[in-house]
Amino acid sequence: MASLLLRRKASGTGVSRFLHGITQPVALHLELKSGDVNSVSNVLRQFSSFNRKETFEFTSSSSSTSKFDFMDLTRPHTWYPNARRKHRKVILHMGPTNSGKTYHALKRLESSASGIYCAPLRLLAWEVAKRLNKAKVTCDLVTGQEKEEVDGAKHKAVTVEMADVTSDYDCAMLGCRSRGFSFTRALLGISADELHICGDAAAIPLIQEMLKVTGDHVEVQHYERLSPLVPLKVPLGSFNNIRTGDCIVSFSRKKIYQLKRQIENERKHLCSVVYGSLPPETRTRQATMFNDESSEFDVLVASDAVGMGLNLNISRIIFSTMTKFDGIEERELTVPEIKQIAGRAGRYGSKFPVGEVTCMDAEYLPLLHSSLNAPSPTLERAGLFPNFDLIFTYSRLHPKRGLYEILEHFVENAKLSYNYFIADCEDMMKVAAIIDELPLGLHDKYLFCISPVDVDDEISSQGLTQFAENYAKKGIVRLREIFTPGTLQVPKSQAGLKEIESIHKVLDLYVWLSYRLEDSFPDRELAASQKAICSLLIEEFLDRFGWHKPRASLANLKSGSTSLLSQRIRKYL
Ligand SMILES: Nc1ncnc2c1ncn2[C@@H]1O[C@H](COP(=O)(O)OP(=O)(O)OP(=O)(O)O)[C@@H](O)[C@H]1O
Ligand SMILES: [Mg+2]
Repeated sequence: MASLLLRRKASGTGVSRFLHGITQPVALHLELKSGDVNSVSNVLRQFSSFNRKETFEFTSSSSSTSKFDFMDLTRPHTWYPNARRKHRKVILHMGPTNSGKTYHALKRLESSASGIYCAPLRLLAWEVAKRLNKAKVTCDLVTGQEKEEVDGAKHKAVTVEMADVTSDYDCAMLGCRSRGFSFTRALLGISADELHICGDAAAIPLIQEMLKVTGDHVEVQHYERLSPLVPLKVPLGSFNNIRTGDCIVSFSRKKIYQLKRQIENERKHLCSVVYGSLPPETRTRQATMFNDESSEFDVLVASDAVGMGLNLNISRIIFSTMTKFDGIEERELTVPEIKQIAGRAGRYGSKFPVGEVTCMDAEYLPLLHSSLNAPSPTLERAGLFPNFDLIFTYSRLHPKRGLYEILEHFVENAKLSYNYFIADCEDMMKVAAIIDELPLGLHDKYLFCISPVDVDDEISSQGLTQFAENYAKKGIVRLREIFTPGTLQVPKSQAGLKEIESIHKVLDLYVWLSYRLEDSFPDRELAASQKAICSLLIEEFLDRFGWHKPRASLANLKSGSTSLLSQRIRKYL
């Protein structure tokens, strides 16, 4: 490997220009004054990405190393020199749900020469990619688990954690429903002439504050709800009062299926279901069936996954409860959560232009009414987390520390400015505790930690452990070692359904890893086809075990749908 020495007692910008000119792997030696270490390290972080695998380290002839404070995360805007070279025009589209924020921002994205849409959810990235391509604006789709490239595309629809902070765009769009570290990275780091952010007015002061230091020009466009949302004075009472277009909201998977059964027992309606752990493809198809007037599924039973920007033809939202288990305790829903979910009723331009909202039981009505009238509390802080390069550099100085210990050190000691909090990395730390036992490099360990494993799901966690162990042992992980294709079946019970949802998660994880460790996870296609089969089997379960309207006899439906199912499955074999 060539070795280059840069004697540059200068700023990060100079170093950045110099690095752009290097096309081959080099061992780069920079001589710096200790005072420049901070700004130059920010530039180096930018250059060191997963794909390029460059890394950097700090050594020092004097005491300058100790002057670089790894725990100082108070200037995250300086981590993104590309974005900082631009003076971006940032437009905040702020208003309640169903007020046309996304519509207007998307129009702008569509008409720009190049653009990137960053979605909080895969479903929304799919929706926008589909919409732009349909409008003849060629658009790539990039999520952790998909890469669909379209010839000549100058637009991309991505999930927010995949937001590209190294390319330049004319226009970028970002939703601010979550304020995790991926949101912060995209907000500070996307290099676009125009950046459109959609969200609730409660986020305005925080975003303005975060962008005070970037030199960007920020303007706010306020929106009003396009169609009325009427809070009802009476609760639903009985399932007999359910009507076409209703959406009943519940927060536990078990309760969702119980409600579906209770409603279908009235023999008047069929229910689609939407909840977080359903495969996204299944969620989309369930939502499509509900939206489709010619389908028999005219009622929706959903978790808060329904609140995430999907355009559904909902006439009335009915809260079955106003409390939710948040992983630690059963708590009351917050004002923004209530507004977000209630706001799904009566989408502008849909079959039900006037939305209604109520609860199953009268006891919850006062909370519903007061929350809909209350302003959302102003957001004060956004999430931040050290990126891999900072963690790596720190680990070089503390080689005995495992990833768990390093993460813990950052969580406990990071210095942040007042408008940031250190993002919750409890799940990452759970994985780190397992992975630290394996003979893997830090980059690999980090990758497993940020993978989309569901640590609360036993099968999903076991899948991750097995993938990591096999990878550490043999360097290659064949899907067949942990999974035998051809064994998947239509679940026969709720427990079977849950299991197949978990298997889907493991396969999804394999696909995710295959995009990052391509040579070591070579069975992406097999995993993707098995994933598709899982979602078909789940849908078959939902279809077979629900109530069927009399005109299609159960026997017909069963045999008809089975042959249809085998045809659909054959497509993937
Ligand atoms: N000017 C318009 N002309 C036609 N349709 C519109 C217009 N503005 C909004 N819509 C439609 O109204 C519906 C709601 O708009 P949109 O999705 O932009 O709302 P939003 O404010 O982003 O809501 P949320 O906060 O729930 O995501 C969409 O179906 C959208 O296509
Ligand atoms: Mg929207």
